[in-house]
Amino acid sequence: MSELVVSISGRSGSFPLSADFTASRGVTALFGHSGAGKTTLLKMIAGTLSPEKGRIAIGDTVLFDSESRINAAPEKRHIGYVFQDARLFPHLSVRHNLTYALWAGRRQAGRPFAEVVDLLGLGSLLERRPATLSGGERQRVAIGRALLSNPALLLLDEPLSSLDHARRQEILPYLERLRDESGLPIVYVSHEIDEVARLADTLVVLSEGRVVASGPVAEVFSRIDGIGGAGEDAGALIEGHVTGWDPGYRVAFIDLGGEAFQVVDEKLRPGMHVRLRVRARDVSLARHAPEAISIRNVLPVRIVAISESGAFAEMELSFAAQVLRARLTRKSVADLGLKPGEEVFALVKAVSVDRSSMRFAKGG
Ligand SMILES: Nc1ncnc2c1ncn2[C@@H]1O[C@H](COP(=O)(O)OP(=O)(O)OP(=O)(O)O)[C@@H](O)[C@H]1O
Repeated sequence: MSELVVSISGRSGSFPLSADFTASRGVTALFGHSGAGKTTLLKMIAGTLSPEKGRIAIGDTVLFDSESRINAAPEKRHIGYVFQDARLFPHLSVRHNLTYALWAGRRQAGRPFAEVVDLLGLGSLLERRPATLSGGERQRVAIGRALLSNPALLLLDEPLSSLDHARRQEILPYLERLRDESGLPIVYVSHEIDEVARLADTLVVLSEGRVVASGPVAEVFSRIDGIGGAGEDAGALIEGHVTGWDPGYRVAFIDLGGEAFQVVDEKLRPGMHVRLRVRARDVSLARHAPEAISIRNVLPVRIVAISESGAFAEMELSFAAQVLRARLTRKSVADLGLKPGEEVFALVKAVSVDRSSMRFAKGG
């Protein structure tokens, strides 16, 4: 499997952009506020906008290299691009939208048609016209069309941004299958923290045209306070294995590398690997392990850092080689006399864990 390696600088009009990162198999999320330069970066990778300097390669194939004056045309780059809106041909059926590039003779056959139809659940939609599809179904067709072009890389530019919450939840499992089964590097632009937490393996955070952080998603999440200033939404990703499930109470038991954790969920089963997003505002701290308390999760943690601003104190906590964040009032920190280096207990309600951003994979 080939990696995408990007090391470029350039501009879009007067907007300067520079980026260095590597995207391997799985999803690399490009995350950043509106205007951070995400689309500009995708255009440079796709070849519709040229950087001034640097290099872009997928495995051994060089797409752009300013030194050796290589700048492959977009159609020669073997990149599948999916936009915010599906951009399907309205007068063609789903089947013909999917195969258009093939029978127009523009692309070579790649992945078997039936395999793509199955992966994205398009079987019952093949004879329909785009106007009769939901937004989520249209995006699945657009992704299918991109996959059938036999790409070496998929670029998805906020593919869910035009969809409401329910439609997003409907399409996310297909994107997870795409990630796990296509074997392709996928660059996924989003400014939705939940999508990033659920889908991404690698996270690249852009701000004002520059990469301000990149790396494994849990690590970057925990390093950057509320990534890109998500404020109220600040949190951390924690990972573990499901060890049990209580069907009576619908509670899953998770081993976070030695610490037990419980969440409420219908889909988690023993053996699954999970990643959970815990919001800083849902974590409380106690000096002593509480007794007779309804909160299911009490984790022994060490205070790594405290940063105070206004009425609030953002706490960085570590346990079992993982990071958790807590947002307390400054007054609580003062009353409890909390200091970096101290061992305390973090309290997390099982019902507060953000289920929409939960990611799980069998085994592993
Ligand atoms: N041709 C241009 N001339 C001047 N400014 C430009 C040009 N193209 C893009 N920009 C500016 O570059 C910045 C980055 O734009 P870009 O579309 O890459 O952002 P983005 O992170 O994708 O944002 P969004 O999430 O809103 O789509 C914006 O401020 C935009 O106005």
